[in-house]
Amino acid sequence: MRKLVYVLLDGVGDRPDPRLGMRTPLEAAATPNLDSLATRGSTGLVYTVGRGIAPESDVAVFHMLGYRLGEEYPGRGVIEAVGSDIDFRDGDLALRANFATVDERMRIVDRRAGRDLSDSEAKELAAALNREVKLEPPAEVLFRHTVGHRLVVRIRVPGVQLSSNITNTDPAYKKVGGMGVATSGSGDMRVESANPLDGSHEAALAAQLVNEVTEEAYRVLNSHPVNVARAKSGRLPANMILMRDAGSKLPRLPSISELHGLDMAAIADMPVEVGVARIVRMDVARSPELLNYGWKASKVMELLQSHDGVYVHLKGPDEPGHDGLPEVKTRSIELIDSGFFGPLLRELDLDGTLVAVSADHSTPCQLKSHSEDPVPLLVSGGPVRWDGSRRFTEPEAARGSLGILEGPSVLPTIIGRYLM
Ligand SMILES: O=C(O)[C@@H](CO)OP(=O)(O)O
Repeated sequence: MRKLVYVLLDGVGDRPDPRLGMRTPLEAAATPNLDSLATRGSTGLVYTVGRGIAPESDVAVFHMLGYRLGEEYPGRGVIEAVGSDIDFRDGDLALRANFATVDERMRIVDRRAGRDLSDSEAKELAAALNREVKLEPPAEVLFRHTVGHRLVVRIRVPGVQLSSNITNTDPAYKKVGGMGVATSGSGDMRVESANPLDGSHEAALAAQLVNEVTEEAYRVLNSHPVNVARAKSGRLPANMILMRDAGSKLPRLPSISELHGLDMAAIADMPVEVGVARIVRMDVARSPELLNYGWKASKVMELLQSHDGVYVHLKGPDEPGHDGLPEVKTRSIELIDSGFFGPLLRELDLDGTLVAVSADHSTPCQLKSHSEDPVPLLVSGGPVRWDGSRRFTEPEAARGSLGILEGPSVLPTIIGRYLM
């Protein structure tokens, strides 16, 4: 049977950008390897979670793996807890958090504290939080730093099943039917209070505890020597944590092989995609460093020896999208093309392997946040017939023979049409 390589480029979708001569970063990037796949492949567009929805990566990846998750969505906090090896059990509350910068009026200066926290700074701040933020026993809180400005917060009250039916303190994302979606995020952003979304005691308690953690965290962080030093050297203090996408139950989903009849492995950079892959029971290889594309390409070849397919999540383009840097995003796409697809295509037998490339969501540089724009899809190799596509770009995909798909139908379409 043919093998499958399924690559999701995080946030790669974009819009024509005046700083790129009204081209998207995909159009502006030199991508000879992706072009070589396009000129023997077919393209199309994908609404990963649904029209009008600007999804977060976690829910978008579940959908691109074929899962339709609605109201019962477990919450990104739980996914990141699973991806970060945190001891989590049903009834705990897990939230995704950011080290952020706020002013004395709780206005958010930067949701990522300048995106320049070193690992040692972040770990020192997390250690201080674990040492000094205490809730009224028996309630307890755990802070786990993951990557960059990112953390996971776990709140536990032994004997109480906390409810995740609460609002975020991070104004950049809101929970819609349990799923995290990006807000417009324009204008003055302030740290919000978490509020219960139903009348239960468990939701009221969960919201109260999240608000207590927020207040205590600010007290500890604002005066911490790491932040005093950062401010002294003209960098932004990481003096607040913003929390979002609470979850209180581990999801029980069919495995990827039960869903598609394929035994797939995963290569991922970030705890959230590691968490998704673990939950759908893929063997997961965590990249040693974000930009080590050569390692990722060889890992694909290794995992194809023992699996029917490999899902690869490449974080690169999303961050410059959030930072509004189209040239940097273009460069990050070029690095993926030369660093990952180049070595991979030199090794792969394309007649016996299907290569599908797409994204989890668009992160337009002009918006600096996720958008509801559809993302491009390219399928190449094996029996795929060329549909005249010349590149992996949004305009080409809009004309491609695959048409417009919903996220959960992508894998079934690929498998049914080209793999079986
Ligand atoms: O973690 C990240 O990279 C992004 C999006 O997934 O979140 P945030 O906007 O909070 O940085």
